[in-house]
Amino acid sequence: MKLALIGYGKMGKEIEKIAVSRGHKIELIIDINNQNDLTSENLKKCDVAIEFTIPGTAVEHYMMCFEAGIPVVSGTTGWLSRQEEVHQKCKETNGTFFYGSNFSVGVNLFFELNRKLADIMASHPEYKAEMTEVHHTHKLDAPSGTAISLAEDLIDILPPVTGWAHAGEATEKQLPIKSIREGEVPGIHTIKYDSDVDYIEITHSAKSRKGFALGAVLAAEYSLGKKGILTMKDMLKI
Ligand SMILES: NC(=O)C1=CN([C@@H]2O[C@H](COP(=O)(O)OP(=O)(O)OC[C@H]3O[C@@H](n4cnc5c(N)ncnc54)[C@H](OP(=O)(O)O)[C@@H]3O)[C@@H](O)[C@H]2O)C=CC1
Ligand SMILES: O=C(O)C1=N[C@H](C(=O)O)C[C@H](O)C1
Repeated sequence: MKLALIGYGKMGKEIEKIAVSRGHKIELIIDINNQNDLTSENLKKCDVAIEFTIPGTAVEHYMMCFEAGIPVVSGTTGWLSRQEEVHQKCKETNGTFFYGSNFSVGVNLFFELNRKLADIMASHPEYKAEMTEVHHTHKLDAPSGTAISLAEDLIDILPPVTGWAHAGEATEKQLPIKSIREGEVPGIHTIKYDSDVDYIEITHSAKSRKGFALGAVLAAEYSLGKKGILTMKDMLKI
């Protein structure tokens, strides 16, 4: 498969290694220094685009891929306020859009575990839920995209929780999310249920970016020949 890599930072470089090891060709690499090469003509030479850039620029890249008629797989976080617009454009252009707040298989199993534990805790309101996410100091967005995905499931399942907020700003009904930025941490997410007498917590810790990168390449392989909005849940059949 011929891939376009839009964004050639920490993730773009990790994805390149995995994609090449799986027999794919990197046809186009776009970074901040050669943005003028991101044209419909160049995108049309590729089978799928993988986009890992920054929140402020990701949506523009999705739109270009839809116009060029190639599937786009994106892991960029922090752009979800424009989700409706992106889905609408994908529909209008009969495009293919695969977004994952976290492409690691382990985190997607953890999403399942989070839902299952929440199902149990829903009938025990004496346990109050809270979340902590820890990432490297270069991260631009907080809370992380993964934390928001975990929080959305808790809001759906836990009766007393109606929304989320940054820790310290949360009301009684909001899930507090604490974001810690330190060193080069690839990503740690913890959900804790605290009561007066004890607590229960679950944690996912990424050891490196390899799991995210492999998931993104698997998502690109899955997207080829498909149309519409695709998710990790569809791909992993969980
Ligand atoms: N879904 C998932 O599984 C994962 C998601 N992420 C998310 O992916 C995104 C990228 O992460 P990461 O690779 O670590 O970040 P990096 O900062 O290492 O990489 C981002 C790259 O995008 C480049 N860039 C910025 N603006 C543009 C533009 N307009 N056109 C092309 N390239 C541009 C940057 O260039 P320059 O540095 O020169 O400015 C940089 O090389 C983040 O939103 C992060 O949260 C990260 C890991 C896993
Ligand atoms: O910026 C990162 O590094 C990561 N971002 C994603 C997120 O915001 O959840 C996924 C992963 O945690 C690493």
